[in-house]
Amino acid sequence: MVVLAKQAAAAALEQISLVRSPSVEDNFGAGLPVVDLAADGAAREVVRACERFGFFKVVSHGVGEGVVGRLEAEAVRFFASPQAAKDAHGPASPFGYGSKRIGRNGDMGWLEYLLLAIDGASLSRASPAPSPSLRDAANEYVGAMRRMARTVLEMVAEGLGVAPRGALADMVVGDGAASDQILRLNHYPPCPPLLQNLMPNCSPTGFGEHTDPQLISILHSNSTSGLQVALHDAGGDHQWVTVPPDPASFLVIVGDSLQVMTNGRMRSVRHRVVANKLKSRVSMIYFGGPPLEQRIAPLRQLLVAGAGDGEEEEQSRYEEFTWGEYKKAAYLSRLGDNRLAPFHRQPPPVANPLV
Ligand SMILES: C=C1C[C@]23C[C@@]1(O)CC[C@H]2[C@@]12CC[C@H](O)[C@@](C)(C(=O)O1)[C@H]2[C@@H]3C(=O)O
Ligand SMILES: O=C(O)CCC(=O)C(=O)O
Ligand SMILES: [Fe+2]
Repeated sequence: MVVLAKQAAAAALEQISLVRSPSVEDNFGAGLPVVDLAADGAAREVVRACERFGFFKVVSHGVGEGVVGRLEAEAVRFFASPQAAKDAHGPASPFGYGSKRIGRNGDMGWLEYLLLAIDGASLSRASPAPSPSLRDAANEYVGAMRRMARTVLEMVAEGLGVAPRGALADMVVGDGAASDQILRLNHYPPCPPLLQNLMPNCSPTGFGEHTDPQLISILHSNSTSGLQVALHDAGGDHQWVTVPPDPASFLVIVGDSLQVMTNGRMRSVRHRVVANKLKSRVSMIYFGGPPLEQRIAPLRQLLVAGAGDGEEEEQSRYEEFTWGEYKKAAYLSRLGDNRLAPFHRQPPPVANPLV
């Protein structure tokens, strides 16, 4: 048993890159940005949170427990099935079942996952679900995520004073929009204590630090902690802060494309997952991207609004590109790369001030 554990630890050490424990790591406590989607003034709060933090927790979201519970149970059942059965749905390229390997450029994590493409309002035939029951649960869940994505993106437009209200939402969940949506189911097994004993001050990387390339991501997790976000202080230094898990809520994360479309007002937040010592973490993430031919550039009304009386309109901080071009570049990059850097025209302002 001990020998097996040692072998497992050695094998894992070989494969998993390490994240150093941050010098200061704290919980948000009361400072976590939370938006009650049903409250008056929610649009203003959404914009505030996206500008200050690049993410927020959503409560009063209207998604039934059953919708979440059914997909989570299917995910747990799939990840608990024999390795050969899971491997039959892999390797992820990029869709399908993947284990430890993230993307195709050498990134590794302490996780297994199922990446499923979405076509319109349901899973795409291009990435078949492992079972009809998982497919049905995923389709129901995708419907709920699309409704939430619409609500949030409409609030972003409203809160920024952009018309029409659906300017951003229609790119991702518009009727007939050939948008680029993904559903990701992640399973982070507990990180064996032996492994952690061997590496004081280190914790295995569940999912390495990165920003999400799309407009928004909507994340749900079970009650196992692990997600951390990078918050910056005025000097530009960052601190990793743990986001307490809450299975009754969702987290909305600003992606690179929304950062560009708001000309840097909203910031895609860097985040990562540290594997838990004792418990499995299961997360389900909906990624809302636009059609491949969508031009990713600041919304015109924001540039005009950014100019003072008699001044020229605000300049875009980014070179122009389409989502298809960005996505192609993203898939050639390493997970932790700053994928927007090659498109910057001038340095962005400091983001994500500490709470
Ligand atoms: C290393 C990579 C994995 C990723 C594609 C990439 O080359 C860089 C971006 C990664 C990411 C992060 C957010 C999502 O989890 C994801 C599906 C995406 O769209 O971009 C992953 C990609 C992936 O796992 O294939
Ligand atoms: O599993 C999580 O909690 C986050 C995963 C993530 O950031 C991603 O899949 O892009
Ligand atoms: Fe992410």
